[in-house]
Amino acid sequence: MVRLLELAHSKPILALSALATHFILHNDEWDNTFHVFLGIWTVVFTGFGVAEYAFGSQANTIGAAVRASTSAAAVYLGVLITSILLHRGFFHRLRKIPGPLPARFTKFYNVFAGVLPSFQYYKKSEEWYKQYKTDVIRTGPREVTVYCADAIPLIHGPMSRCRKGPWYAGSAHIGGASTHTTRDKEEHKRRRKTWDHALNVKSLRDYEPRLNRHALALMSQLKEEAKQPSVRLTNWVNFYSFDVMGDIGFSRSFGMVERGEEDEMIKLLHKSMEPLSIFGHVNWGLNLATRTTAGAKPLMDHINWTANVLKERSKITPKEKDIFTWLLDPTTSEVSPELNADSRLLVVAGSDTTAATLAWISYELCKNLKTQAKLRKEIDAIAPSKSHLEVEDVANCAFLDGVINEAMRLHPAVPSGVQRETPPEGIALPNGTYIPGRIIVWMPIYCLQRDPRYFAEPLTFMPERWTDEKPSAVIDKRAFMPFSTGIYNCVGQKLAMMELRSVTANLIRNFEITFADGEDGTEILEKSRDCFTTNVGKLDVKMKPRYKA
Ligand code: HEM
Repeated sequence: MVRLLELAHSKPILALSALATHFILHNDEWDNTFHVFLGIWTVVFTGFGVAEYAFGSQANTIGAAVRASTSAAAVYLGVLITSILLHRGFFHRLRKIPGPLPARFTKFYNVFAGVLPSFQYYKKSEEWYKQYKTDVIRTGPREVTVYCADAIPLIHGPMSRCRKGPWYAGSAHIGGASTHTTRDKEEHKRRRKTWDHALNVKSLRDYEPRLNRHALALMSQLKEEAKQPSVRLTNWVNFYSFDVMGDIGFSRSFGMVERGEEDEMIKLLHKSMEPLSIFGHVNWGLNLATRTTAGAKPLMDHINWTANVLKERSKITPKEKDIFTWLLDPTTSEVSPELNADSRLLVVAGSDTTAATLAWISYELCKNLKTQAKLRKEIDAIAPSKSHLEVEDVANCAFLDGVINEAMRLHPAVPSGVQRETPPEGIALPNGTYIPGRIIVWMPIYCLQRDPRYFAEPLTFMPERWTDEKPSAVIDKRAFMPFSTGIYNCVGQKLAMMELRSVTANLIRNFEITFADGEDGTEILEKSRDCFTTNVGKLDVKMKPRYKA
C-alpha cells in the first residue's frame, strides 16, 4: 500500500495516467456520461486522501491528506485538460476547417459570444457565415456548422447516414426518451409509425371540427379584445395553440382562450425549455445540470405535469378520436415511460412552434400592409357567405400559403436547426469538403432560408415567390426547411398548416391589423429567445373590426 501511495505522489505517473485517459477516451462521446467520470475521479482522489492519512508516511493529519489528494488531482486534471485543449486546438481531425479560434477549444465560447445576452444564437451563426465566407465552419471542438443546401440530402435527407447528436439524450435520464429524443434509428422508426397514423390525412379529417371550434373561439375573444386600443396578440396565439394541443392531443380542455389568461403551464413549459438555449451548446452541462435537484426541477415539473395529463387521458375513451387514441396501447391501462415522454413531446412540439409562427405571420402582415390587403382580397373571395372560414375552405389558397411560407422562411420556429452526427465513415460534401466521422453538424435553418443563393431578395417578405406570380424568386427550394426534412422531419406539419391557415385567414377576414401605438415590432425581433423552439417576444397590435358589431 505504501508503495502504491508513493506511486500516486509521483507527478510523472499522474501525468502519464492523465495522458492515457485522454488517449483512451479521445475518440469517444462522453457528453452524457460525464457524471460517471466526475464520480470516478471523486472516489479515486478522495480514496487517495483517506489512504494517505491511514497508511501513508507523508500525511498524518487530515489537512495534509486533503492537500496531498488535492495536489494529485490538480496535476492529473491539469495535464488532462492541457492535453485535451492541445489536441482540440492543433491536432484534431477538424483542425483545417476555418472558424472562430476559441470555439475549437470549448463550446462555452459559443455560449458567451453567441447565446448571451440576446439568446439569439442563429444571428451569431449568420455573422460567422458572413465573416468566414465559407460553407463549412468549425464552431466547436468536434462540431461544424454547414450553410449550403447541397449538404441537406447528406445530413438530413431520407437516405442520410447521419444520426441525431448527443444533445437529444441530454435529459433522457429524467423522463426517458421520446420518439423525438431517441437516438436509436430503429426505435425511432418503430415509434414514428404510430405518430404517422395519428397525424395522417384521415386522422386529420377527424380533428378538423375541433380546429374549427378553436379558431372560432379565438375570433370571438379577439372581437371583444379589439375594443381595446392594443391587443397582445402573442398571448392569444399561445392560448389558442395550447388549447388545440390539449384538445386534439389529449381530449382535454385547457380553456385558455376562454379565460384569456396565461396558464401556469405555459410558464412551466418555457422554464423547462430555457436551459436548452445555453446547454444546447454544452451537452455535458445539460446532462450534469439535469442531474442536480435545482437544474432538473423545471423539467421534472413539466414532465410530471404532462404525465398527469396523459394519465387522466388514459382513463377515458373520448367521443372524438385524438392523437393519443393512436399512441396509447389499447390492451393495457398502464402508461409506459416512453408514452410519458411522448406526451411532453406533443406539448412542446405542437404548441410553441405554431404559436411562434402565428406571431411572426402577424408581425409581417403589420409590417407589410399592402400584402395584408392583398391577402384579405383573396380571403374575402373564399366562401363570401360564411361568417367563419373552416379549415376545408382555406385548404387551397395559394397566396395564404405563400404568406405562411414566407413568414416561416424569414422566422423559422426552430431557427438554429437540429443537431446531427456524421456516420463513422464521415461525409463528403458536393463542394469537396470532407467532414470526418462522429462530428456534430448543425445547419442553421435561419441562415439557409435567408441565403441569396437560394432566395432572390432574401430579406424581402414576398409571398408571391411561393405562388405563380414570382416562382423564380425561389432559387433552390431545398433550402426551405422550417419543418426539417428526412426521416426525422416534423410529423405534425400538416396539422400545423391547418392551424396556421385557419387562424390567419379568419384573423385577416375579421380585422385590419396594425402595430399598436408605441409598437414597431422591435420587441418580437429583439426579445424572442431561441430555446431550440422559439419563445417569442411580445407583439401588440391594433385590431380594426371589419364585421358589423
Ligand atoms: C409551425 C409549426 C411547426 C414547426 C415549425 C415545427 C418544426 C419541427 C421541426 C423543425 C422538427 C424536427 C426536430 C428535430 O429534428 O429535432 C419537428 C419535429 C416534430 N414535430 Fe413539429 N413543428 C411544428 C408543429 C408541430 C405540430 C402542430 C405538431 C403536433 C403534433 C408537431 C409535432 C412534432 C413531432 C412529434 C416531432 C418529432 C418527429 C420525430 O422526431 O420523428 N409539430 N417539428
